[in-house]
Amino acid sequence: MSKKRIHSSLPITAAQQALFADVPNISLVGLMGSGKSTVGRILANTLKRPYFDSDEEIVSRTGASVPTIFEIEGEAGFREREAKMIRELSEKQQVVISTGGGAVLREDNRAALKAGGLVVYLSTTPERLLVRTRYDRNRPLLQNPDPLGTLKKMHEFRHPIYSQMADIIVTTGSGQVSQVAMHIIEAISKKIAKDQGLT
Ligand SMILES: Nc1ncnc2c1ncn2[C@@H]1O[C@H](COP(=O)(O)OP(=O)(O)O)[C@@H](O)[C@H]1O
Ligand SMILES: O=C(O)C1=C[C@@H](OP(=O)(O)O)[C@@H](O)[C@H](O)C1
Ligand SMILES: [Mg+2]
Repeated sequence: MSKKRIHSSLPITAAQQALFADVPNISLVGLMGSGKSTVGRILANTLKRPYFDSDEEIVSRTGASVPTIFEIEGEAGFREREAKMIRELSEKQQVVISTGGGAVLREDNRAALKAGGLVVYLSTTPERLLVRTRYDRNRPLLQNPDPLGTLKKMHEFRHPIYSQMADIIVTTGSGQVSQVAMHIIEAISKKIAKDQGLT
């Protein structure tokens, strides 16, 4: 049976929708389990924008899962595919992009995402990330005896990188994914108003 997809979108006003008319790409970055893939889809549906998940694009084009690519080509091989994908997706216009958590490790990826539009960092604690990812076998970097230790190290290393490149930082807690999508919309709306000198 094929995996069920959530295509939910949130009710936003026409005025709010209109605010986004000139907003370029919106790219989501953050650690594994931060909600990039889930929230990105809701955000795109709500804003009526095309949606791309870099991992999903790599998987559909290679016909192999992320763990299989890691197994056959190693992490280095996956990162090469990821860099090509990030470059391609960043060149699109007014789309929502969910990146893989490690995409920000390369300067060229960071530059491409920044040049394409706004970058939103979904931030949360390693403990919460573990709860969200612990039964998912699709993340090869967490298939070891101490996934919390791995997430803590990744958080320590990557949090400054995500924070530094982000236009907007949204901290996610016990709320629902739809609330996270709404926070992003509100935060971007505020930023637009501020940039236009309206506030
Ligand atoms: N803010 C949140 N609240 C509750 N569950 C969440 C939240 N963000 C993500 N999740 C859940 O965590 C899991 C991993 O989310 P996912 O979107 O795949 O993260 P990412 O793409 O950043 O690795 C999914 O089951 C998702 O529903
Ligand atoms: O953080 C990482 O290095 C990775 C994150 C994964 O994507 P998600 O962040 O969507 O889980 C996926 O790209 C791969 O397993 C490597
Ligand atoms: Mg994802």
